[in-house]
Amino acid sequence: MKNTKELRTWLDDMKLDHPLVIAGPCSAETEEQVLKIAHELKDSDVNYFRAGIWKPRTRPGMFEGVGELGLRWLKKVKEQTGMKTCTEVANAAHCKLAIDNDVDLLWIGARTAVSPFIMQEIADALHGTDKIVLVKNPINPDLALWLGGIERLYTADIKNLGAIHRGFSTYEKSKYRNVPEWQIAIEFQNRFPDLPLICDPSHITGNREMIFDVSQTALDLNFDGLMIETHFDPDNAWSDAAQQVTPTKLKQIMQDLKIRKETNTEADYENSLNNLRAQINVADDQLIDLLGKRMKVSEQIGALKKEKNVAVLQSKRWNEILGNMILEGESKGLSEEFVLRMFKAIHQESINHQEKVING
Ligand SMILES: O=C(O)C(=O)C[C@]1(C(=O)O)C=C[C@@H](O)C=C1
Repeated sequence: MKNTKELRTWLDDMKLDHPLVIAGPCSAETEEQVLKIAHELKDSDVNYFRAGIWKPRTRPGMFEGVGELGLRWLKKVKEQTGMKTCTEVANAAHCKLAIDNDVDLLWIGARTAVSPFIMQEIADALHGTDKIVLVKNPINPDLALWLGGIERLYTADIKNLGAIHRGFSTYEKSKYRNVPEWQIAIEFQNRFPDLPLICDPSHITGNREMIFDVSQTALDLNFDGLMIETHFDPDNAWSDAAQQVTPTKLKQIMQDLKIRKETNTEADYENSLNNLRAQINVADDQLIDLLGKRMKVSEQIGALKKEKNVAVLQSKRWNEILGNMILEGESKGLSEEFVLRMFKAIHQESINHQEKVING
């Protein structure tokens, strides 16, 4: 699969003057709940009404969705509000039912996107469809697997495609439910700049208080749209209560978000930008030069250690460096998270250089 301008035709054809918005409850619970939320979202920026009807849950015994019945409720949403509808599909049977019931957009969830067999089953079931199909990132940060899933659909002659970034699972605790790893989204856009990319801040944050900030970051990174879970009574939702917002809140978020242009061709802007980028280039060259010098010193330490038969890893010294650098970084406005990541990478590279010296 290659990047082509045609990949964004379905989105361009919508001629939106704002990012694509997909909103609605995490789960369809009752007909009344679905219709009430849909009516509250009707006169807003929402383009697609979402509701999960088959819910992949971590453990058995939890609410796993209302199933096929919910498709009738989505039909009513379309009849009564004119909004297009979408839901998650996770196997061939779901795909058939969703298509038969005229759901407009289907998405494939993170737990499904990890399995090439299921992705292929879905691609075969949807072969040639003109429905829009969006693929969430697999739960593990594996860009090739994510793109591979999309490619299976593309190869099955499904051309209205897109991706949803919903963050990645980690074992370590973090302020996010699923860590965004924005670098992967940036790499995604480098590889497929024209494949529409939507952000799902609800699953990234797991917490409605952080949804605005993550949405703004996504728009600052050129995402094409947002999928935000919305419920009139979020606290009493049957699934993912903490991450849903009310329709009123969603409208406020959409109003407050700053929608930035991809670029600006005014001479003033271009001059200032070129000047600042020249400064960045100088700083980047210095960084690389210094890192190269640091590794040369590290190699000398490696040679010393080889002579005296001393281990490469020196945890006490390393922890001292980390502690000092976090403090130094703080005084320069650098976050602890960034300093830690950067120095862990430097340490690993330094160890690799010493390993070569010692075992070479
Ligand atoms: O201080 C040392 O012993 C080193 O080998 C240097 C260095 C570093 O790169 O700063 C590398 C490996 C050790 O674990 C600790 C520190």
